[in-house]
Amino acid sequence: METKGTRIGVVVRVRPLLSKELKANSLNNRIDINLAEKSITILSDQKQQKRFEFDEVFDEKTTQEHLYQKLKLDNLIKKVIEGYNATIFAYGPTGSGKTYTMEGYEHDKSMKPIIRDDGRLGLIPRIVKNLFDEIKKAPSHIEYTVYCTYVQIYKENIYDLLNPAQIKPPGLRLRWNQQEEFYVENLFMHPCYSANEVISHYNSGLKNRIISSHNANTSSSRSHSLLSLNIEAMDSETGSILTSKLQLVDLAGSEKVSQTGNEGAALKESIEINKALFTLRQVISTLASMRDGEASFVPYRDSKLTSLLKQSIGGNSYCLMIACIAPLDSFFEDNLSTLTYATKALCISNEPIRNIDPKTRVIKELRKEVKRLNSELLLANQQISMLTEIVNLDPKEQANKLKEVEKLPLKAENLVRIKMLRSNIESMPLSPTKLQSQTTYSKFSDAEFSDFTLTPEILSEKLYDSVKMIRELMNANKKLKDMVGDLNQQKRALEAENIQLQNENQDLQEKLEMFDSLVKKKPQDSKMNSEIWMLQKEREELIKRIEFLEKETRTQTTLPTNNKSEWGWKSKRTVLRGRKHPDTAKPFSLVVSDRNYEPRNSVGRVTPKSVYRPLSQDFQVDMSKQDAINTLSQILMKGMPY
Ligand SMILES: Nc1ncnc2c1ncn2[C@@H]1O[C@H](COP(=O)(O)OP(=O)(O)OP(=O)(O)O)[C@@H](O)[C@H]1O
Repeated sequence: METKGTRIGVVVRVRPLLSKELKANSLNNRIDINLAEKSITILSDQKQQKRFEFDEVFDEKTTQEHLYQKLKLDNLIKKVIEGYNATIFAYGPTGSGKTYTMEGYEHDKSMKPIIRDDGRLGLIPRIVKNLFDEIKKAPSHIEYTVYCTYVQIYKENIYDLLNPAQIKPPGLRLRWNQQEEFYVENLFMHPCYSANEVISHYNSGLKNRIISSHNANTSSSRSHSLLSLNIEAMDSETGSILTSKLQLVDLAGSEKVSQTGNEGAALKESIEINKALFTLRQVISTLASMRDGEASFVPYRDSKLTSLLKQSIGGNSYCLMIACIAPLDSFFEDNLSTLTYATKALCISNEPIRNIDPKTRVIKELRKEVKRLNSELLLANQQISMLTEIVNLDPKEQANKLKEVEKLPLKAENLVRIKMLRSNIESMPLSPTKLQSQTTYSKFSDAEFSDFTLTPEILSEKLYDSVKMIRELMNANKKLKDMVGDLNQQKRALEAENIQLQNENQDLQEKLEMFDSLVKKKPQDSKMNSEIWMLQKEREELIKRIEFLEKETRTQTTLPTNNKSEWGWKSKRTVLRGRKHPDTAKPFSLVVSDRNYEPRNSVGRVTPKSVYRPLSQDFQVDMSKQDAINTLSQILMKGMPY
């Protein structure tokens, strides 16, 4: 489908009756599709008709291949490669065919997708394949990388389907960037260089999607899923970088409790799904009712889903909405609501913009300016050389030559001057022999004639005029050259800065990759990591211990000597006492004193923060004074012996 201008494209697909519905003879008389008119008419209980028109309507016979071709998604892919963002999202009630349309895989009894490359393949695998086919056609100096991310929003939490560590609560955080866009923090972005790589990430992510069974759908998506293909195109010739994003969104379906039969946890799930879709509908309604240029509050922030779709709906992307409906009469209300909001979406305008890196844009503009000035310069040179030639010609040839100059794309003021010069030359009298044969000559009075006589004065005046003009042109030429020089200089500076930034980026990228690989290695090397950790701990303790020892060595020098008078000890025997801290079992104090434990006679009191072994109880050891000092030194050096 051609995206018309900037309006959101809206198509409707009606799925066929499923075999179980056929078996149950489910009623399906309320939908009338007119493919030629691209319209759908639905009939209410009271036999009231409501007709809707869309960009395209697809009936139950539409195959996946036909849908892809008819939507002309190759054109959209080309836009993405040119640097525009685009979003395709499937919307509709539960069981209406959204996942079938976007993904197309069958599911086994355990709800896991059965991945087969057959006619059932949905839009996502087809788009991925064609995107890479298109990339292959690009010139060899443009290198493309497609970064793939895949998230699901389940009960207002965002999970990274491509990161097994992030598929459980609390999920990832939503952030706001400088381009006024929401983005998911810490999301795994997988660089891919082929369609198979993207598909294999997508398939592995699909297995993490939350799917369950209820009355309306045996494999119902319980989350909104967003597959993003972030395309980066690096031009090695110009150094420019172009980025764009293609978002492929499969929404969870709106659910009527009466239809799903959900209870308990499943009912809560339904309520959460409906809440996010309610916000989406509000966003659509607000945008649809806004007049051109009118500002209005759009409640994007009210749900994670609408936050992430901000640029897609009413923003800077191309956008295609595929509204899915089921043919059953029992879906009447849901179908009516889906068609109503799809119609509203038809009124929403987007403003797709090309995402050129700002530096690239400046370089491009400068290049354009240089090109323009160069062509002006070329023209000016041409004019100058023609005018220089003219000076030596006779008047008739001068006039002819000036006619040629007039045909050049001249500036208005120069054209006027050249025309004046030519008319002056043309109105000059011809040489005497020719003049006599001119009848017009007699029209001039003597006075007039004297004005046009080709006197040396007149000639020199005309020559002076021409030379003056040539000078002016040469001056203008010089100015142009200077400007070209300046612009070239600016361009070179910007290019150099660009290269430097790219190098820095590369460095950072390499560091990040190194870090990533270390992080990835962690599980295998956990033994090694824990050893490293232990060694680091040991090292820290050693440092602490050294510090302590240094400090304590200083204290030691103040330890009393074996000098009785200084100590005032009555006995030669001493006691080493250790007091345990009442709460922490760390030694509280170590004292060497006389037997009577007179604090004033203590050798020294140590309150060791870093005495290493815990003390299970107070202790007291009798020993000689020398032994006590030695033991205390031992404790300070090696730790507690008790
Ligand atoms: N065009 C189709 N042709 C054949 N079968 C279809 C088509 N569309 C849907 N189906 C089948 O209908 C059932 C419901 O479709 P699907 O799971 O895609 O619905 P859904 O809208 O994604 O539902 P939910 O919102 O609950 O996830 C599936 O069994 C699917 O295979």
